[in-house]
Amino acid sequence: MADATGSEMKLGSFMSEKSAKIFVAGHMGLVGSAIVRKLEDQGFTNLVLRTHSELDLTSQSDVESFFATEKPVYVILAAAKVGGIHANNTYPADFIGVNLQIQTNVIHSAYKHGVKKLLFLGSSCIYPKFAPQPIPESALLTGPLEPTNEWYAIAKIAGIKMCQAYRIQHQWDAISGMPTNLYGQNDNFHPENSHVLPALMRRFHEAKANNADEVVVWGSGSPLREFLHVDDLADACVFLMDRYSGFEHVNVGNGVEVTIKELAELVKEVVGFKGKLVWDCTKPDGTPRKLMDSSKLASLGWTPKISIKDGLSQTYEWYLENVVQKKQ
Ligand SMILES: NC(=O)C1=CN([C@@H]2O[C@H](COP(=O)(O)OP(=O)(O)OC[C@H]3O[C@@H](n4cnc5c(N)ncnc54)[C@H](OP(=O)(O)O)[C@@H]3O)[C@@H](O)[C@H]2O)C=CC1
Ligand SMILES: C[C@H]1O[C@H](OP(=O)(O)OP(=O)(O)OC[C@H]2O[C@@H](n3cnc4c(=O)[nH]c(N)nc43)[C@H](O)[C@@H]2O)[C@@H](O)[C@@H](O)C1=O
Repeated sequence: MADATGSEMKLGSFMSEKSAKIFVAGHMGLVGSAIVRKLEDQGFTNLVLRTHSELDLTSQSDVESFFATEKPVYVILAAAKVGGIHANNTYPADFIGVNLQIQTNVIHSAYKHGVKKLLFLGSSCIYPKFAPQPIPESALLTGPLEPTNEWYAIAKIAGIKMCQAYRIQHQWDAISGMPTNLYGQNDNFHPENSHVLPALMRRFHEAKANNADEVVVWGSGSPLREFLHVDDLADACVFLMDRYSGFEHVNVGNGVEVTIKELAELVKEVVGFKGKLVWDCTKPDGTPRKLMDSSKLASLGWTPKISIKDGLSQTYEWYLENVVQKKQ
C-alpha cells in the first residue's frame, strides 16, 4: 500500500527478520540500552553497536565508512546530545550543533547505503511552549518554542523534516517517534545536567545518607510533566519499526501527568527521605505543561504497561545496585 507521499508501506516485516543487521546508535544511553534489551528479548541476533569513542557520529567521514563497511538493514537513532533544563539552557551551541551533525550524518549515510528503514527519535520539546493540551502531532510548528530548549528543539524538528524530505524525494522509509520525558535504568544522574527525575532521586538519596533536613528542588513545583518508563518507550520503538511507515511523526506517551511537586513527593517516598522540600524559584520552570496526545499510537494498537510507582521503585533499585554500590 502506498501512503500519501508515494512511499511503499511494508508493515509487519521487521519482527520477522530476526537476523537482519540492526544498528542501534547510542546503545550505552538510557534509550539505546533499553532498545537493545528489548530487541534481544524479542530474539534479534544481529545488532551492530558502537560506543561514542569507537564511532563519533559527528564525524561525517567516520559515519560514512561505518555504513559502507557494516551495511546495516535497519537503524534506530538513539544517539544525541541530551540533558535537562539547565544543560539545555547552558550549552545551546552543543544542543543544536551536535544534534544536527549526528542526525544529518546518520540519516544521510543510512539512506545512501540502502538501509531499509530508520527510526529517528525526537522529543516532546519540539512543540510550542503553549501548545494545546494534550498535544497532538499537528501542533508542530504552530507557535513559539520554550526558550530554555529551543536550540535542541530546532535540531529535533530538523530531524523530523529530514526524514520527511527523504521519504518524499527518495520514497525512503524514515519514521520519527516523539517520546515524552523518560526515565529508568542507565539514566544520567548528574546533579546539574540531568533531567528532573534522576536529579531528584540522587539528591534525596544523598540527603538521606547524610541525614540532611532538607532537599532543594528547582522552580515552583507547578509545571506538569508526563513520565514514561524507558522500557515502555523501547517497546513502542520496536512496535513502530514493525507497524508504522507514515510521513508524520508519532507521539509516545502514557497520558499520565504529575506536577513537579507531586513527582518530588513520589521520589522522596520511594527513596525514604524524611526531611522537607525547599523550592529554588531562581531556577527556571520551563514549559508549564507538556502532555502528549498519544492517541495515534494507541489507535495503531500500542499501550504502555509500567506505572510511575513501579517504574520509580525499579529505577531506585537499579540506582542503588549500579551507581551507589559501584562507587563504594
Ligand atoms: N531522556 C529523555 O527524557 C528523553 C530522550 N529523548 C530522546 O531519546 C534519544 C536518546 O536519549 P537518552 O538515551 O536519554 O540520552 P543518553 O544521553 O542517555 O544517551 C545518548 C547516547 O548517545 C551517545 N552519543 C552522544 N553523542 C555522540 C556522538 N557524537 N557519537 C556517538 N555517540 C554519541 C552518548 O554517548 P556518550 O554518553 O558517551 O556521549 C549516549 O550513549 C535522544 O534522541 C533524545 O532526544 C526524547 C525524549 C525524552
Ligand atoms: C525531556 C525534556 O527535558 C527538558 O525539559 P524539561 O521537561 O523541562 O526537563 P527537566 O527534567 O530538566 O525539568 C522538568 C522540570 O523539573 C524542574 N526541576 C526541579 N528540580 C530539578 C532538578 O534538580 N533538575 C532538573 N533538571 N529539573 C528540575 C525543572 O525546573 C522543570 O520545571 C529539556 O530541556 C528538553 O530538552 C526535553 O526534551
